[in-house]
Amino acid sequence: MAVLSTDKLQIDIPGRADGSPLDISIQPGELWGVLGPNGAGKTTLLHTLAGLRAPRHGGVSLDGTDLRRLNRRQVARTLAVVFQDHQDSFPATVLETALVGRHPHLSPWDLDTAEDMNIALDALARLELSGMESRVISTLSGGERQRLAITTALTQQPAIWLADEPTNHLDLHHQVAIMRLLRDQAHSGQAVFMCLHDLNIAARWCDRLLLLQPDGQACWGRAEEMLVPDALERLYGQRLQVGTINGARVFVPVE
Ligand SMILES: Nc1ncnc2c1ncn2[C@@H]1O[C@H](COP(=O)(O)OP(=O)(O)OP(=O)(O)O)[C@@H](O)[C@H]1O
Repeated sequence: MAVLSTDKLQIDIPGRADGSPLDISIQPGELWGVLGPNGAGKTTLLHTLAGLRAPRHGGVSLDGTDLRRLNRRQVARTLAVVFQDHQDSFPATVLETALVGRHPHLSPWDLDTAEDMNIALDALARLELSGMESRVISTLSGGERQRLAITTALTQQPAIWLADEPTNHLDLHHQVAIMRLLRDQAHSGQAVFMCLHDLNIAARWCDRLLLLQPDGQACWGRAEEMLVPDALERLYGQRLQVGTINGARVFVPVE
């Protein structure tokens, strides 16, 4: 278990004024969502939390240690990132790509063990990719490639997940499967922080939400307190109709 926290963090978007300083603490067991329109800075925030981008001000710490004082291997043993896009430079197979998740746990010249292989095969099964182990990743569909990215993160066995639109490219069945997987991770003590565009996924699955405006202003809190229709309409510049199905709020954009 691990805690990722920010101290007066301001993300660095060139040409943009400083936004709200973020003081958040992503705790074991929590499922966070970040909502905001295109270009608001969700991906920039996620990359800053991962230590892949320098903050403009403030800092990010992992279990109380500033990320800048940890090397990437130390960070990767605890924290997995699921990126929005997958740039595949090498013609790797599905199994090789899943096994990349074990690299932070191996010494530089160690080979994967039988246990690493079992972890990867279990993760592939969980993501319904069994039987595709020897396929070259360039032959996968968009949804299969997305599920493989999540498989690699699962193989990494992180305490903290940072996922950029984890339901990207997925059909409805797989959207639900991925959200259940992430919720199960949270229930077993991991922390999950993800960028989202779907208000209904946010309402159904997230405990905590951060709303990010294009001018950098932000607010955050318990999901039910953040899902205020007026505030969401202002955030997106879009009128919404709000209903309730089985106790869960449902948001439908209207013309
Ligand atoms: N290196 C850069 N130089 C200039 N502007 C940048 C740079 N990187 C990102 N930006 C800008 O920063 C803003 C935030 O981008 P970011 O990808 O974080 O937004 P987002 O909220 O994730 O958007 P989306 O919902 O479209 O994925 C955008 O306006 C983007 O064009």
